Amino acid sequence: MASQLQNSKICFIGGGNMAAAIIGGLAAKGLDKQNICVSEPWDVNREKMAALGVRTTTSNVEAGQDADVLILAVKPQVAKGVCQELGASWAERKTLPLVVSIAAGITLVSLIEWFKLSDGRTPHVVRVMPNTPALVGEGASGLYAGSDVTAAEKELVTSLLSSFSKATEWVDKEELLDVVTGLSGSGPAYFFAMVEHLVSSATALGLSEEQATRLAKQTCFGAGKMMVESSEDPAQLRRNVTSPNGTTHAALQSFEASGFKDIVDKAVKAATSRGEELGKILGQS
Ligand SMILES: NC(=O)C1=CN([C@@H]2O[C@H](COP(=O)(O)OP(=O)(O)OC[C@H]3O[C@@H](n4cnc5c(N)ncnc54)[C@H](OP(=O)(O)O)[C@@H]3O)[C@@H](O)[C@H]2O)C=CC1
Ligand SMILES: O=C(O)[C@@H]1CCC=N1
Repeated sequence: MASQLQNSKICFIGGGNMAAAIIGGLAAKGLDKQNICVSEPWDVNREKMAALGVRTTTSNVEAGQDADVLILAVKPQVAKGVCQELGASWAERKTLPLVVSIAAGITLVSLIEWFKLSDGRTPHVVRVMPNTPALVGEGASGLYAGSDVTAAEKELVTSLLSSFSKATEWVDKEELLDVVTGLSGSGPAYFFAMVEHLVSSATALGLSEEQATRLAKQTCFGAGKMMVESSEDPAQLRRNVTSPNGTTHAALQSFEASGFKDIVDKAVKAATSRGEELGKILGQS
C-alpha cells in the first residue's frame, strides 16, 4: 500500500454497511486502525465499528477535524446536512481534507456547494462508487474527480480503493458513475437474488434447502472465479457449458424466451436512472 495512504488519517462519516465493508478491506491490507476514525450516531453500528478496532465517535465534527481523507458514507438523503455541518467546522483549518463521497447519485456540484466554507474555500472531492464485496477484498469501484483534484490525490484515492477493490475504474464523465452504480454498485444484489431464486427453484424440485444453497453459492463463486481467471470471455465460457441440444441449452432458451436480456437491460437502466434522479432531487433540496 502506498506510504502516503499508510500515513493518512482517514475518517468515515457514517458507519453502516459500506463503511464496514471498506474498513474490513483496509484492515486486511494492514492499514493502521488507529488512523481510522468513524462517526456513527447509532450505538449498534458504532459498537460494530469499535469491534473492528477503529476509533469511534458520535460527532462528525470531531471525526473530521484532523482527517486527511474524509469518506462520506451516509445515505444520500442525509448528505447535505452532514456536508454543511463539516464545512462550517473547518473555518480554522489551513488545509482541507480530501473528500471521497460514496453517496449514490449526489453530484460533485452539490457536494462542493454543500461543503463550501464561509470564506469561499471548498475541499477537493472525488466521487466513488464501490460495492460490498469490498469486505472480502473483492470490490469493484468506479471513480470520478473534477479538474481541481490533483494527480497525487487521484493516486492516493486509487491506492485507497485498490486496497479493497480488484477493479478500480476511473470514468471520464460524471454521469457514467450512475451507470457504474447500476452495474457494479448494486450488482452484488443481482447475484444474491439470482442465488435466492436458484435455491427456491431447486428446493421446489426436491433438493433440500441446505444442499441447494451450498450448490448454488459454490456455482456462483466458481463461475465468478472462472470469469476473472480465465483468458476466455464470458460468452465463450457460457458456450463451453452448453452442449448441443443439452440441458444448458434448454435452460438458456427458456431464459431468452422469458426476455432475459430485456429483464437485465431494464434493471440496469432502472438503477442508473434512480441514481440520476437521487442526484437531481437531493441536489435541489
Ligand atoms: N450498500 C451498498 O452496497 C452501497 C452503498 N453505497 C452508498 O454508500 C452510502 C452508505 O450506504 P450504506 O452503508 O449501505 O448505508 P447504511 O445505512 O448502512 O450506513 C449509513 C450510516 O450512516 C449513519 N448516519 C445517519 N445519519 C448520520 C449523520 N448525520 N452523521 C453520521 N452518520 C449518520 C446511519 O445511522 P442510522 O442507521 O442511525 O441512520 C448508518 O449507520 C450511501 O450513500 C449509498 O448510496 C455505495 C455503494 C454500495
Ligand atoms: O441501493 C443503493 O442505493 C446503494 C447504491 C449502490 C448499492 N447500494
